[in-house]
Amino acid sequence: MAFPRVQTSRGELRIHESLDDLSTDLVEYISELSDASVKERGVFTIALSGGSLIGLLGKLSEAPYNKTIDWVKWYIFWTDERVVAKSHPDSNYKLAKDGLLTKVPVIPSHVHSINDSLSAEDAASEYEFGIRQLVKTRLISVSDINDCPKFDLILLGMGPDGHVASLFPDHSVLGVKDEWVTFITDCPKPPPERITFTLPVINSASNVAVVVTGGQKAEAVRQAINAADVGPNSVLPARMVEPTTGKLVWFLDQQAALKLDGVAVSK
Ligand SMILES: O=C(O)[C@H](O)[C@@H](O)[C@H](O)[C@H](O)COP(=O)(O)O
Repeated sequence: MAFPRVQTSRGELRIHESLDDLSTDLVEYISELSDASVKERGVFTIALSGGSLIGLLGKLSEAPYNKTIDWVKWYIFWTDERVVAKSHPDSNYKLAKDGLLTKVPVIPSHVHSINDSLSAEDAASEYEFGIRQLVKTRLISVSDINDCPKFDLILLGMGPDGHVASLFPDHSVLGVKDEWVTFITDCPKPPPERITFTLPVINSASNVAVVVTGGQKAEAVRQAINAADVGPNSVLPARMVEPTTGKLVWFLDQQAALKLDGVAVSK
């Protein structure tokens, strides 16, 4: 089934009538990127986020994808992680493990989660060090215009305040340019301690998909996507997601898209 796509200056919009349609389109998109990347580079490097996104990936563990995706070529990372034990209900790793990773034949050593025995600061620097080793061997590609890793796909959710990963509005973390992975200890959304990819890493990816559902996020979606009345100095984190050479796609449901100007919501 082909779903409608709208090209805008802020990337491609895919607006869906139901969560089921959104999830069907999202997993097909991921499967196509995985195929293309495995064909071109022999691997697929994907960074996950937490939140409702993971539930929308559930169809990846069902037919046909459980059998058609080349799971052993997947290398899995997190755009952000809560600094809690991996068995803690707040852990983004646990969420993905329970919701997807234990249901598909990924190779455990390809799953790059944080070291949960460290402080936020040390976990961030160790996570960055691990990524640097994989960039050195080119398992993770490198950006053509800076030294940043170029993940094949970064998946982001967005909060009603416009945060993505653990990049929150008005937080100094938005200005971090010289690190790939950084940490915060005062996250406005609990738990307070997080590690997160920085904006330069997100914006160096080959593909970035932002998945947003629900009417309580409609205003942030409007500010993140509609240019006219927001202005260039907006610091809404989701608006700062602007892949330099990569492709940006927004997966929205109708409620989240409700305040977008000039975009017909397909019925
Ligand atoms: O660790 C986190 O808190 C998440 O990575 C976060 O960035 C999430 O993606 C958004 O808060 C959206 O979450 P929902 O989709 O559940 O609203």
